[in-house]
Amino acid sequence: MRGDGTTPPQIPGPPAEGDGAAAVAAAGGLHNYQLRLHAEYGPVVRFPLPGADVAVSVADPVLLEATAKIDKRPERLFEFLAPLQESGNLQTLPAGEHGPWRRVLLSVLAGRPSHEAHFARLSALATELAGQWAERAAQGAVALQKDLSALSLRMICEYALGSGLESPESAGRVVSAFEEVLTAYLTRADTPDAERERRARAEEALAYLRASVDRVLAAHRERGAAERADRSDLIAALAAAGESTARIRDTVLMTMLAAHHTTGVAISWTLYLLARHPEAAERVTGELDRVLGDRPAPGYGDLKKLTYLDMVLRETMRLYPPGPYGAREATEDLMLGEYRVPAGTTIFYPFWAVHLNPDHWPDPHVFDPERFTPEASAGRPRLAYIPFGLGPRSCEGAALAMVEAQLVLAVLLKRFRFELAPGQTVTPVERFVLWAADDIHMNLTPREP
Ligand code: HEM
Repeated sequence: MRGDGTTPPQIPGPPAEGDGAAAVAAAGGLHNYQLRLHAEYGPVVRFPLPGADVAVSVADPVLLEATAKIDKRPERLFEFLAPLQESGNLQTLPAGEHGPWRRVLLSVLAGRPSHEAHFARLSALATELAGQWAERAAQGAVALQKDLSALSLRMICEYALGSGLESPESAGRVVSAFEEVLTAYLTRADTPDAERERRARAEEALAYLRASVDRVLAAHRERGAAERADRSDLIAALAAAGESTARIRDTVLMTMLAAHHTTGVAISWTLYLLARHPEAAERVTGELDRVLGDRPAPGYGDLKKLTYLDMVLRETMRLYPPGPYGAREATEDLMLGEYRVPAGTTIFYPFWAVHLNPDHWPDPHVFDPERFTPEASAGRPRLAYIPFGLGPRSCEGAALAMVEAQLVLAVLLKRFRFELAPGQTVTPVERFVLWAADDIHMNLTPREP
């Protein structure tokens, strides 16, 4: 009941038909479905979400504030990740366990000293890819998502396991084992025999990954307390905080999973939008030439001077958020404007639809990096732009992702001019992250002799 004695109105939404999968498919995917629902029913919509019975979607950044402290994700929606973890599903850990774990991750992943400590190695990896592309460019187009996701995986592997791996070859083996695990866990084989083989391969690769983390951890323990306190080292920080060996193994795997396709597609979509907006591309390269001069790669301190590149990256993640959705479970009754949402309700976060809300983003489908000048940003509600989610379950890797993406973009755009290979159709699809269905193929020409 409201204070004035009237009952809060029912949250509007479509009639429930089945588990909602057919309606999503008919709309051409969850994002289109969300856009349609919010256009028809307003900023708060009740709808049948496959895997969650009924969920409430919130596309208004001011109303989202009422949910921003929730520290719980709905278990059913994330249980597909459980088989990858030994110490409990990290995506749905109870708040009391999640809080201390998050603080350790942030102390390493969000810390400037840690970014600086790893920067030279990350830069070397980006430069290595640029070198490979320079050799390959003459033979035809390069596939951005494939190569940039692989680069992001190498980078996070370096960050999480880094100096602990004996050799670059073992880093390569960790990367390929991880890819094996992912392919095997997130796809299904056609026949029972192929399915058994797929499972066996996945388990072998997973065992190899876990053993690699164990080796790195054992080496840390041998080296003693001084190094264990190193604030730039994820495994050392987790061990120093008293996390169990199984939890450390799970964290490394989960970090690799959360970090690589997301960062890879963020960079790919940015290059795609720049290829479609040559005037913005020219402004970026002008800025790079001014800040870097003849140097092929930025130093860590240069990144904050690349302000236009930063605006372009942010605008890209508004139009193509790599992680387009999130979810929470209400832990107590809450009010979303005039609607009452009971405890236990699944709250769906349509990050992508929030980024296209015309009340806060005029001409929302137009690419315009100027939206991210300090003046333009100042007038906008805090949660109008949420590519890394919100609240106590938001992305712990956000700061690192920005550093990696800016670094890679700077190295590639300083070196090459990018042109979309003719004859392709670039179609966004929601598959765990926001992909281009058939990758994005680009012809490269060197900018400098
Ligand atoms: C452009 C790149 C990235 C994007 C767009 C992105 C986006 C996201 C989003 C939307 C979430 C869910 C947030 C929520 O539910 O509110 C998330 C979670 C997470 N991300 Fe990222 N991410 C990126 C890169 C990274 C990197 C580089 C790392 C690690 C080094 C990382 C680690 C994580 C972790 C551990 C979580 C789970 C958070 C939790 O449950 O506490 N992400 N990310």
